[in-house]
Amino acid sequence: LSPRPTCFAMAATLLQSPTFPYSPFPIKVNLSTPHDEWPQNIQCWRKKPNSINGPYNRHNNSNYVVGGQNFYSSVTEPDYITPYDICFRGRRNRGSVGATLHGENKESRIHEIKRKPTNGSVLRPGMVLLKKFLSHDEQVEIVKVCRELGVGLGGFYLPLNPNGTPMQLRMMCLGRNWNPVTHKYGKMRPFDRTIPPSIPNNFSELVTRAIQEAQSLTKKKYRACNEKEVLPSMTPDICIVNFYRNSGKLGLHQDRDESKESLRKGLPVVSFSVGDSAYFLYGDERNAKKANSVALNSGDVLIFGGKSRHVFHGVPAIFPNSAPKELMKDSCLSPGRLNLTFRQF
Ligand SMILES: O=C(O)CCC(=O)C(=O)O
Ligand SMILES: [Fe+2]
Repeated sequence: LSPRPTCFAMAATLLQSPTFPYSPFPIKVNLSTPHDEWPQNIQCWRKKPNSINGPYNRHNNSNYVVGGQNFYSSVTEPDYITPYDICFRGRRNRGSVGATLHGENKESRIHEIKRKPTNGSVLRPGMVLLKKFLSHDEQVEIVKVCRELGVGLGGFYLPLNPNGTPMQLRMMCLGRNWNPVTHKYGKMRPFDRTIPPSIPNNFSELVTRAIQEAQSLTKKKYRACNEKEVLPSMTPDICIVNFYRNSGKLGLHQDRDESKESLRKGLPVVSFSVGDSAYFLYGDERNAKKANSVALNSGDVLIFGGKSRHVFHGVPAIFPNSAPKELMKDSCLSPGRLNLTFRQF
C-alpha cells in the first residue's frame, strides 16, 4: 500500500489544527449560515463549483462540487491575506516628523504644523475639493500609520468583488469592517475574524478640519445658504483605506452602505489622497462617458455630502510616478496611491 494517504491524512490534521489558521483545503459553506459565523479560513467563495479558475485556483484538485445551489465552494488563499506592506521594500518610513503615533506627541503633532491657506473649490452642491490640504508631514504621518496598521492584524488584504474576481486594490478598514461581497458593515472581518483597528485621533481631527474648511468655502460660494445644510458635519467611525498600485482602479459606484440615517442626512464622505495622482470620475449616473473628471493629487481632500452624497464615483486610472519625490523619500511609500475615505455609519 502506498503510504501517501496516511501522510496526507496527517498533514491534513496538522494543517487544520487550531494553530494553523488557514486550511489549504476547501470548505463547504451553507449559505443559510450567517456570514459572521462562517469558518475563519473562508477567504472567498464562488457560485460555480465546477469552474474554478483564475487567480484563486491554487487548490484546484481539492475543489469539490456539492449538489445544488445551496453550497458555494471556497478556496483559501493565504497570499491574499498575508500582511501587505505599502512601503518600499518593507522599510519603515523614516518620516521627518519623527516618533510614532504612540507617545507624547501623539495628539499634538498635526496641530504643530503651520497650515497654508487651502486652495479649494466647490465642484457641485455638497462636493468640495481641497487642493493640497494635507501638508507634507501629515502625509508622511498618514503613510507611516497606515503602513503600521496595514501589516498588523486586520491590515491590508486583497478584497473580492461580489462576482468573486479580485478588486484592483488592497484594502484595510478602520473602525468597522466593510464587506465588499455583501456590501455590509460588521464588527469583524469574517475571513480571519479580526476586528478592524480604530481610527487614529489625529486622522479624525484632520477630517473635522477638512469639513470646516469645505463648509466655509460652501458659505462663500452660495452666500445665502446654511452651509451645514448644504454640507453637514460628521464624526467618522469608519475609514476604508485603499492602496492602488499603478494598474489599480475602482469602478463607478455609490457609497451607500452606511446607515439609513447617515445617508438621509447626507453626512459626507471625506477622502484623503496620498502618493500617486488619480484620475477621479464623478456624476449622476453609472456612466463614465457622462461623468465629470478631476485629478486627485497627493495631499488633496475631497468631500461629498448633502445632495452629492449619492454621487457615482470611481478611479479609472492612476498616474504612475506622479507622487511628490519628497514624499516618496520621506515615507518610503511604494509606487501607487493611498486613499482613505472616512464615513459616519
Ligand atoms: O480612491 C478613491 O479616490 C475613491 C475610493 C472610494 O470611492 C471608496 O473607497 O469607496
Ligand atoms: Fe466610494
